[in-house]
Amino acid sequence: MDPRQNQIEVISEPRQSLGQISHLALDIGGSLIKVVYFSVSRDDCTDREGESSANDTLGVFKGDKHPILEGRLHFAKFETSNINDCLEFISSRKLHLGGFQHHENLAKDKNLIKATGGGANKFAELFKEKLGIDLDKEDEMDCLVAGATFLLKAFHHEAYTYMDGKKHFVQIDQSNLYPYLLVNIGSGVSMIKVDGEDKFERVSGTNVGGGTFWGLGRLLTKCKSFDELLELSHRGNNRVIDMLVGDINGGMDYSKIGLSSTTIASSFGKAVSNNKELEDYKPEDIAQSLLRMISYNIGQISHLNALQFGLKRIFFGGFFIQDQPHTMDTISVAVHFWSKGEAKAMFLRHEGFLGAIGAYMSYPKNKLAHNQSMQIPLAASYAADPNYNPLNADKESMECSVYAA
Ligand SMILES: Nc1ncnc2c1ncn2[C@@H]1O[C@H](COP(=O)(O)OP(=O)(O)OP(=O)(O)O)[C@@H](O)[C@H]1O
Ligand SMILES: CC(C)(CO)[C@@H](O)C(=O)NCCC(=O)O
Repeated sequence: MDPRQNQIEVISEPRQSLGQISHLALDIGGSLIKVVYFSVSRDDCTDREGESSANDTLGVFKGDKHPILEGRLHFAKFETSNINDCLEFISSRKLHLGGFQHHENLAKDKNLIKATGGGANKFAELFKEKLGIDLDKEDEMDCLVAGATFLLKAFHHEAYTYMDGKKHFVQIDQSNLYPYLLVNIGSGVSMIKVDGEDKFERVSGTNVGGGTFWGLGRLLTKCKSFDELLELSHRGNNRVIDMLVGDINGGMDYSKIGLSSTTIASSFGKAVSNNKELEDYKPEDIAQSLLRMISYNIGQISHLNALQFGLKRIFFGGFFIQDQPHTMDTISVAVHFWSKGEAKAMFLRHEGFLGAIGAYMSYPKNKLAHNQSMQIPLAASYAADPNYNPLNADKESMECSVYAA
């Protein structure tokens, strides 16, 4: 049997044969493991003899625009409960050779792989035992912020607003990026006020997050996978279960306090009033009510934090979002409604990979990738393909060039 058969989703099937792999980084969360690695398609350093040396990659190319390396950043994810699939994926592609070597002493070299998320502690022994690698743990909040900041700075089309079913990509002025609120919706939710590159504080969080949606949703609908639950929610009608303002108010708006008749007055509120049992409701209606309840709640708490700290921009990440129209719509409406249009909810194209990208960015400068002849100077800047069109592009991998800093 193909050991990768049960892999839930490899969203980084390379489009071309993999070149040298440099630097693998992991974010091992409560629900999902995120994997990021870079494959080189053109390595100019090695082509230009005499111009580079093993210890001096920075500043090799005099021109501002000449990339040192060209390749792709690849992204993949696995359910944490199926961690063996992830180990098999890494092993079969030899990705674990893309860390860096730490010379403790001559007899005992360590192959270190950058990793973040709670699982970097929990599964350290397993990675050592199965792949012979040591996880070099990076703080989760540091990585989330580093990943978000990198994406917002490196890509013109990373952040977008979502309103009336449409994405609108937002150009972020690099000199005006801070401050912002980063809301990462994973199993649980972290809210981080970011004031500068290394200046941030986790100001809040909530335990009602993506894990709550998936956990409650599974129990209430009996569905077998997260994607099935999402699919159900698309087909549902939350008004069957949610009590709307109009249900309470004889079909009318409550204009005096700014509530339209279609506003949800009480999530799941109808379920108490009409003598129905769980099985009398359609799973799709339950799924949609649940999704709206949790998304709205997170949007509202985010707004309150943004208000408290005077922040106008809120970036949402984490795999709960997963590009889902209802999720993004509900969060956007909540932020817009409660802030009276003052604050903006924005979403990130690589929403679930912030931590893994941050871990990737944390490799030390000028360390040789294991088994490789080239170096990636991680102080260097990464840039996207200039022809990159976010509406056509996929999220599985992205063209990436590395420039001298
Ligand atoms: N295939 C999937 N299986 C399980 N959950 C999924 C899946 N796809 C998306 N999700 C959603 O994404 C959430 C996990 O998101 P993410 O990977 O960002 O967090 P995490 O790192 O696992 O959590 P934490 O940071 O709290 O440890 C789940 O709780 C669920 O709502
Ligand atoms: C515990 C983490 C940070 C995951 O490591 C995340 O699941 C989270 O932010 N949970 C919310 C915890 C709280 O602040 O209530």
